[in-house]
Amino acid sequence: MWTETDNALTRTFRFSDFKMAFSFMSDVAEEAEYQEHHPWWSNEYNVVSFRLRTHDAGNRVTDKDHKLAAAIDQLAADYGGEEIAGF
Ligand SMILES: C[C@H](O)[C@H](O)[C@H]1CNC2=NC(N)=NC(=O)C2=N1
Repeated sequence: MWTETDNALTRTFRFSDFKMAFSFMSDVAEEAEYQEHHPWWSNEYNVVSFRLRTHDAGNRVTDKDHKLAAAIDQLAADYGGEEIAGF
């Protein structure tokens, strides 16, 4: 599940390989544009980490972050992503 750490929702996923991770990221990018809400994220090979917070609300967690997190979870499942211990 997502954990709230330092005023952000955080979660890390591992995929089967880099291509799957990057395809997942491409779909997340499209969803972020659609929601007009964008993640801080990092990627190393098949691992993608997220930190979600709302800049317009003073860099704290809002419903917009929870909405994007739900979409990320669905996309991660679509790409066979598994949660791993992140930050
Ligand atoms: C105009 C544009 O939609 C806004 O600046 C959006 C862009 N993406 C965003 N992403 C995040 N994480 N927080 C915001 O407040 C935010 N604002």
